[in-house]
Amino acid sequence: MKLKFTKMHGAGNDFVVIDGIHQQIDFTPAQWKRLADRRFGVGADQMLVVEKPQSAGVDFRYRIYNADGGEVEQCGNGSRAFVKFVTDKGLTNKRTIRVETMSGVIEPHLEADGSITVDMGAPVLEPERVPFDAAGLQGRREGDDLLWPLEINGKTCWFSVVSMGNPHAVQVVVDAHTAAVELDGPVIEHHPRFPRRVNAGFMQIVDRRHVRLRVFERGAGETLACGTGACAAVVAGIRRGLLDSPVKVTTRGGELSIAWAGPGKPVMLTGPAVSVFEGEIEL
Ligand SMILES: N[C@@H](CCC[C@H](N)C(=O)O)C(=O)O
Repeated sequence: MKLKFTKMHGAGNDFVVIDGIHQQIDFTPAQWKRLADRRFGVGADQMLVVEKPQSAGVDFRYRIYNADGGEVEQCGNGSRAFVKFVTDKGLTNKRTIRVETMSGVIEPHLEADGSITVDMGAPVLEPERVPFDAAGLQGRREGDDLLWPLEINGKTCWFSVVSMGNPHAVQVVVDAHTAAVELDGPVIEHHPRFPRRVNAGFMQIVDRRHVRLRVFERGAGETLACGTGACAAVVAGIRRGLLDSPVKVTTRGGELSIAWAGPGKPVMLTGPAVSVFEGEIEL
């Protein structure tokens, strides 16, 4: 079949965005993988599909597939691209949209300057719900957070574990530029303590309102930015007593702003969304 798509990005985290309301979308993991392939397909970190809502009180359903072909629960940068897509395509004229995802409803808002702020919901902090298997491990308290030691490539690294609907393991590093993201990222992603694998964040604290962040994403490798990764890192930094909300997050692809008022409160993610080109591909 011929598939129409829009290539988009949010701070360099790139997407193939698909209208699944007017096109029949039922691809195998191998087809998603091909679409994401930077040589044999369009190329993307994630594919995003816009669908009609399945429940009352929401405007759309939004499905997310990683470059490895697996469907996942949440994507922060993708939710901003989603809003730009449905607005540009005339699928809605609302400025605040309620969107159902695999892990619950999120509420993005289109700001007057074109940036988008997304209510990503409250972070999940209980290790077993991330999910993270802490059985038999001795955690170390820091502020309100409990850090967990894992052996990664022969060294002990201390992680905060946070779910933003999808799982994150965040560690503080001295310098994000020189952090061992390529070497340690895959080991953390596949660590047996994370039964659904994990997104691995490497956060450098610049000051109490500014961090540099690199994320080795589950199912996609290192991306230029990760929205849920930024939310998880800032939540971890605030809980550890290292950061104050709101926090500027500098990624390799651009800047995001994250605000969080504390446990039980939603994390607010603000950043850009850009359309790059439109196309059609035979799948
Ligand atoms: N790039 C995303 C996260 C996409 C999903 C992630 N790789 C996972 O598997 O959970 C973001 O901006 O949040």
